[in-house]
Amino acid sequence: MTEAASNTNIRLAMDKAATLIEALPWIQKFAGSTMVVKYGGNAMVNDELRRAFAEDIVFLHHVGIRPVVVHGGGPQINRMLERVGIESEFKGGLRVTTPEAMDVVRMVLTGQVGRELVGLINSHGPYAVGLSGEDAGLLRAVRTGAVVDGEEVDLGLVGEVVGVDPAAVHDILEAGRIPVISTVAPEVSGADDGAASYQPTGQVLNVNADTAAAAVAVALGASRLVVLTDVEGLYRNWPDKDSLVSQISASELREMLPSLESGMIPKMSACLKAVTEGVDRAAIVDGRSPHTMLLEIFTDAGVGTQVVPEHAGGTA
Ligand SMILES: Nc1ncnc2c1ncn2[C@@H]1O[C@H](COP(=O)(O)OP(=O)(O)O)[C@@H](O)[C@H]1O
Ligand SMILES: CC(=O)N[C@@H](CCC(=O)OP(=O)(O)O)C(=O)O
Repeated sequence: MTEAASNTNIRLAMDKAATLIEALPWIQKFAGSTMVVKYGGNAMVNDELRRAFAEDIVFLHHVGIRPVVVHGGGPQINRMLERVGIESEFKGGLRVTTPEAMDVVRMVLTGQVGRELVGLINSHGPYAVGLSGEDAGLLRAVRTGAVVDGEEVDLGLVGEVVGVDPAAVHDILEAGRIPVISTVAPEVSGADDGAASYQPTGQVLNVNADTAAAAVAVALGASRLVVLTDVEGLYRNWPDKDSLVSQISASELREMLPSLESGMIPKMSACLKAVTEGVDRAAIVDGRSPHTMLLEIFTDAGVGTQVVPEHAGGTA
C-alpha cells in the first residue's frame, strides 16, 4: 500500500470512530428512556429501507433505549382498497372510513403491516411483539370529524384517541421486548365523564397513526417521539425546498398549523401534542434514506425537523 492510500485509510477510520464517539453522550443521556418511533407507510417503500428500519430499532434496544414502534400503512391500505374495489378519499389528511373500508384498514394494519415489521425486527432475535390498539384496552377513541375550509366534515369511522392504558406496553418493555403497535382503536362512549365511565360500543375506529403515536408517547412519558415519513422534514413554504425547518417551538408550530396541508396536518398536530404534554422533543425525519433515525437521535446536529417545547433551550 502506498503512503497516500494508507493515510486515506487512517482518515476514514478516524471519521468512523468520531461518529461513534459523537454518539456516546447521547447514548448515556437516553439509556433507560422510552422512545416512540412512528413509521409511516410512505417510508416503507422498499425492502432495504424496511430492513434498515428494523436494524435501527434493534440498535436502540441494544444501547439501552426502550423503543416502541407505532406504525401506519396508508399506502398499503390504499392498495388493498383498490384491489377489492372500495373507493376511499382523504379530508383534512384523514381517510373517510366506511364500515367496508374499516374492515380493510384493520386487516391491513394489524394483519399485514404490523406482522411484517414484527418479522423484520425478529430476524435479529426474538424481540418484537405486535399488538393493536384493541389489545388489553391500549387505546380508547371517539369519533372525530375534520375541519376543511372552515367547515366540519364527517369522516365516518375515524377515531380520536381519548384514553391510553399503557399497561400492556409496559409489560412488553419490562420483558425486554419491543412493542409494535397498529392504530385501530375500540370506540367508547361517555368519554367526557372520565375513564371510569367509558363504555365500549363494540365498534372499532380508524385512528391516524401520527395521532396515535403522540397519545402513546405522552402516556408512556417518552423522551422522544420520532416520526419517519417521506419528506426531509417540515417545510415552512411547502413545496419550496429551501424552506426546511430544522427546529421549531411549540408556539411557532401552533401558529403555522392552519396553513399546513394534507398529511402534514395530523403529523404536526401530533408533534405539538407530544411536546405540550410532556415529551421532551418530537422530530420528523426522512424515512426514505436508511438510518436517518440514528443520525437524529445520536448526532449533535440531528436531521429533519425538531419540535421543542416552549421552555426548551436551543440544543437537544
Ligand atoms: N409543509 C409541508 N412540509 C412537508 N411536507 C408537506 C408539507 N405540506 C404537505 N406535505 C406533504 O405531506 C406528506 C407527508 O404526509 P403523509 O403522506 O401523510 O406521510 P406518512 O405516510 O409518512 O404519514 C409529504 O410527503 C408532503 O407531500
Ligand atoms: C384516519 C386515517 O387517516 N387513518 C390512516 C391510518 C394509517 C396511517 O396513518 O398510515 P400512514 O402513517 O402511513 O399515513 C389511514 O387510513 O390511512
